[in-house]
Amino acid sequence: MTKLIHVAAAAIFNNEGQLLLALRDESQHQGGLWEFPGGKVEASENVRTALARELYEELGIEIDQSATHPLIQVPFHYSDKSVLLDVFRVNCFSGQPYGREGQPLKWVALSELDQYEFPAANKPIVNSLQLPQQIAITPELNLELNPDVYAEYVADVQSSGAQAIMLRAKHLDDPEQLSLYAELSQDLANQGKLLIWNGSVESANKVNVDALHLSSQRLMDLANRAEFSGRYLGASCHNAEQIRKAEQSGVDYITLSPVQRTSSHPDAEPMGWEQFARLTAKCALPVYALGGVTAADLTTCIESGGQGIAGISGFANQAN
Ligand SMILES: Nc1nc2c([nH]c(=O)n2[C@@H]2O[C@H](COP(=O)(O)OP(=O)(O)OP(=O)(O)O)[C@@H](O)[C@H]2O)c(=O)[nH]1
Ligand SMILES: [Mg+2]
Repeated sequence: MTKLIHVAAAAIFNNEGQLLLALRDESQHQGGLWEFPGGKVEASENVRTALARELYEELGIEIDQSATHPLIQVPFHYSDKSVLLDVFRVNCFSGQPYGREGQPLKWVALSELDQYEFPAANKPIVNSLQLPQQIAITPELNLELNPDVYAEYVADVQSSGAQAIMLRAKHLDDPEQLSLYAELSQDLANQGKLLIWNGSVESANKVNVDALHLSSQRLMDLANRAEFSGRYLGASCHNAEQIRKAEQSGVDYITLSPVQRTSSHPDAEPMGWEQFARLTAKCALPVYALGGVTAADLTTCIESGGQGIAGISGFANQAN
């Protein structure tokens, strides 16, 4: 196995919620592309110490470690070297950043990130930054198609912290589910929230669904990411084999379950947070913890390397 070069990098936010990018010099590896500031972790150096040192050396800022949180770890193999990008979200720092090595800097809004060219390893980092931390999955709300019941649910779970809703309504047929999707998505998009449809690539592409979630079975049948034309493609995973398949086919995020025991799947043996952390550390994609988790588990999830939490009951309890 190729040895991974451990790199500490930072998504640094200012008070306006903008993010700091730096332009890599043409002479550097992946030169001419934008990066998240940071650099190599030295032998026997702790990753957070390395991050603080690199950000001081490159930008002249000192970071507040208590406002610095793990974002994502991305192992990536370039043709000439392999890196493990260990990325942190830095919400507080002192000093005014400037390019101490002459590199141009730029503060950008999260929604503008797609306009910048990054090294290939950075794709999951951009996804992680743009994806929300909490996804509420709809329970089977009623047996008949009734958009008002769903609209009410959507309003309720948003007030309980969900920044994205996954429409999962297996009791309805695809045309019914997609008419619900069309009804709810515009409203949510206007509020800057995401609606994800849990369904098939084939049906989603017909009506230009923007965010699609695949069951683990559908993931295993997927040839590659390009089959889906929308912005986000996610998938349910329960083990290392499915995670590998998700990475190989290039999906944008996964859910990993069950983390804890859950009433919707009472017989499924939960993996617990330690196993969640072990599997997530090996995964180059944003990973949502699913199964018996609630907003109270968000910090544990983030510290375990997760993107955030997804669930039915964790949000529905408060919505009822
Ligand atoms: N800092 C940083 N490095 C990245 C990013 N994406 C990415 O693939 N890398 C790769 O990670 C590796 C290490 O980064 P670096 O060149 O900043 O290391 P460094 O600051 O210690 O630089 P030096 O070796 O010139 O002293 C490089 O091969 C670089 O191409 C990113 O967003 N930020
Ligand atoms: Mg650097």
